[in-house]
Amino acid sequence: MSFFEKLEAAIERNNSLLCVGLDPQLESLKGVSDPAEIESQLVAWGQRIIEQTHEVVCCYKPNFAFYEQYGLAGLRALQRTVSLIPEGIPHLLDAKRGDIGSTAQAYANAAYQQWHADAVTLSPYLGEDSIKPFLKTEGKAAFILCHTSNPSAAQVQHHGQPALYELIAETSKTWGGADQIGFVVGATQPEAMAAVRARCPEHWILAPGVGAQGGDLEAALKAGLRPDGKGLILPVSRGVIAAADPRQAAIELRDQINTLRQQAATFSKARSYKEKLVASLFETGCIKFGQFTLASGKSSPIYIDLRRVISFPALFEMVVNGYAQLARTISYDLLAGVPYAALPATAVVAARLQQPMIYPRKEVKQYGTGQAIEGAYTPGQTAVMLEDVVTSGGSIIKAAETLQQAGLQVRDVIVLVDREQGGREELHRSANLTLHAVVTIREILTLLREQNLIDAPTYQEVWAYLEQA
Ligand SMILES: O=P(O)(O)OC[C@H]1O[C@H](OP(=O)(O)OP(=O)(O)O)[C@H](O)[C@@H]1O
Ligand SMILES: O=C(O)c1cc(=O)[nH]c(=O)[nH]1
Repeated sequence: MSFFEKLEAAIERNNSLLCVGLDPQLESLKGVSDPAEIESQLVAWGQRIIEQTHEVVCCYKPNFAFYEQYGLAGLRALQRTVSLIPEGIPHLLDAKRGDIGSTAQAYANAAYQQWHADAVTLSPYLGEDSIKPFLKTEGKAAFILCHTSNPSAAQVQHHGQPALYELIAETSKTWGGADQIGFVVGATQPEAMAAVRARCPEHWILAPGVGAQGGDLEAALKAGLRPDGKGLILPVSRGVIAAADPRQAAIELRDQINTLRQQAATFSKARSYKEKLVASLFETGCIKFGQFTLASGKSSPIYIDLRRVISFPALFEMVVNGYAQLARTISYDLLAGVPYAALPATAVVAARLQQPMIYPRKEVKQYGTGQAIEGAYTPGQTAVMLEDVVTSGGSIIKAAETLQQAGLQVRDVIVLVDREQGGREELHRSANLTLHAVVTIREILTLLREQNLIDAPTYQEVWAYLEQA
């Protein structure tokens, strides 16, 4: 069984993303020099932790240094301890190795043949050839240090543009499949976690830093969990091994993780939808950067042109789904599209939800029926408006007036993009309308940046414009 197969099976069996770090630092060994005594105490310690927690964890992560510090006795104890890990639980050796090819091969031999690891943590500093030897053995996995949880991590890992840790994620994911490569991203850095997750939606992330290092578990889960509720391994060492009752401590941590996991998976599903939506809007030219004049007369360095969406069926489908999902949360009699940009999507949403549609015209024709509103309706009915973008809110307010003059009630508006430039407040203030947005402009900017689709100066320029607009 490969590392990831074992891991998935253990996650299912024990309903747990908790990984216990085996980091022995034994008070009782202070001043002890007899190797036999050291070895026997270390093994007894590991055995106790494993016996107490093996039904609660998805993985064990012995840290090589904590055993190595006890010399040969420590290394013998490590070998005996890992043999006590039950067959169905993977063993991820935290060794943070990294060296030139032939030496890396020797390290890989040690990790797999001496320490019987299923996976190992590695430093990417020496590049691909320092990692490859660890991937040659079938079923083994390498966790690449990407953004670590220590206080000085940013000194090096935030260097450059994109930041070094982003470059590492982007580059090292090409060194093997998602069934071979994972990443180490500290739970203390939710922004870095989100950036790595955006670049590597499938990969497993080992997220140290929960517990003694003060990582925010909820933020880490929200940023790093995949929509399927997996994709994160949460190693905790001191929080379990230093507890008076390690089993109880592990159960409490596992349950705490699982409570937050449910919410985080829902959040992650929404984020993954937004990531795909935003990437597709950008790639199809529906999000543009430059100098634009808006309907309100304002100028803007960003323009969302949703009139193009109809030419890209997969994107059109995503847009329709976004509107439909919000429409399902509102009660109404009619869907009213605001002309013109929102009309095609409104028509498809209406057909999808099997709801009647109308639309107020921008200008009344001097021929034909001369209607201000097209479609069938009865005064007194409630219409929910669908619009593409809101900036000042002027277009929506005008359309709402036309509907209201015909005796319709309007309380809610759904937009694909809220540009967060006062429209929401204006709609509420002057027309008592509640705005529901599929995505906001700041979310768009953040997701574009996280996915490396725009550079930092563009992101900063547009963000600054929004702050003063
Ligand atoms: O909140 P506001 O400040 O009113 O700005 C947003 C409106 O501006 C655009 O409409 P535009 O007048 O370009 O019309 P179109 O949909 O007919 O293309 C956009 O489609 C919104 O309707
Ligand atoms: O305010 C506008 O006119 C406007 C902004 C935007 O981003 N996209 C659009 O179609 N209109």
